[in-house]
Amino acid sequence: MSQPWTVVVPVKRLTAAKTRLRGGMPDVPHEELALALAADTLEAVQSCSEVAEVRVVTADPRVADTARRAGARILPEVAGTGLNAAFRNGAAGVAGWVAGLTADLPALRPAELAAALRAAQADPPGVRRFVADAPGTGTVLLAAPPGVPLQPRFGPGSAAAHAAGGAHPLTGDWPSLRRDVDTAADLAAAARLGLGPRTTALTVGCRTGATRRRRCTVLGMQGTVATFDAATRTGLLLLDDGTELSFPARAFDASGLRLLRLGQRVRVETDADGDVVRVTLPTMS
Ligand SMILES: Nc1nc2c(ncn2[C@@H]2O[C@H](COP(=O)(O)OP(=O)(O)OP(=O)(O)O)[C@@H](O)[C@H]2O)c(=O)[nH]1
Ligand SMILES: C=C(OP(=O)(O)O)C(=O)O
Repeated sequence: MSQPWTVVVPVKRLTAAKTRLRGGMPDVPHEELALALAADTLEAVQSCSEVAEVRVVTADPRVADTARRAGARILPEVAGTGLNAAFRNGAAGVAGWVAGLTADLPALRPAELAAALRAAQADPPGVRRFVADAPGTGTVLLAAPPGVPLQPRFGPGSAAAHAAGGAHPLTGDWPSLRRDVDTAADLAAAARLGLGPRTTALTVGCRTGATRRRRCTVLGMQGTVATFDAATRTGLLLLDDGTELSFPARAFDASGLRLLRLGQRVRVETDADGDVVRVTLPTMS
């Protein structure tokens, strides 16, 4: 371990959390999903070699219970003060290196977090650093050296706000750290990286036998047809988030369509592993 970190993770009340994701997984109760995202994030942080203390700021008793079991220290939230106040209160009194991390990183790998935290301790000294999310507009991690206030400006456009406030962006290749989950398409992207155990258990769901498992549909993901081979009934989709996704013949067969045109707009249904199970037209139910 280089110099140890305290990581502050605010988690919103489950009843109010992840509103953009609501309805994205119709088979899964929303609050359970929001809790699983936070639980997997916290487990990864707790397993990170660079982290000495995890502080969770929350007003939610279930989140607090889960976080406590994961080994975190719980700090109560001052009602109605919001996300940046939660970060500030969580970081208060930390004498050493402190980082604020969002709690919606269910694919987070401890080694990627460790690499980012080590990078944040590089020269020049005294500088705050941040890691932008995958789209580049938001922030997943904000880090401050000893004696420097965190000065969080999380919220829409926070990457630019943190840069404007003097923090330096970290440019490492940490896909699981940058993959925050706000929408169903984000969850599908996180599933392609590999979800943590709580989110996997929820989204893979009840096994009904040794080999069968419930198919979980991630709704809302759309893209266009990049290639389609009518002979094999397979092809490649370009999703709206910029990623490419190939689909097998069975996903085309499940659509009931006879043909797909290049550039055609489609809706994509994946299972919890991120495999395409159905390609349909956006207008089809
Ligand atoms: N303690 C606390 N955490 C918050 C608050 N607002 C957001 N968070 C957490 O901050 C992280 C990033 O916030 P968002 O991505 O906007 O999450 P969200 O507010 O649950 O989602 P939306 O309702 O879709 O905006 C998430 O892990 C939230 O749990 C807040 O008021 N208090
Ligand atoms: C709060 C933030 O998250 P999001 O943009 O994912 O809502 C942020 O990026 O600062």
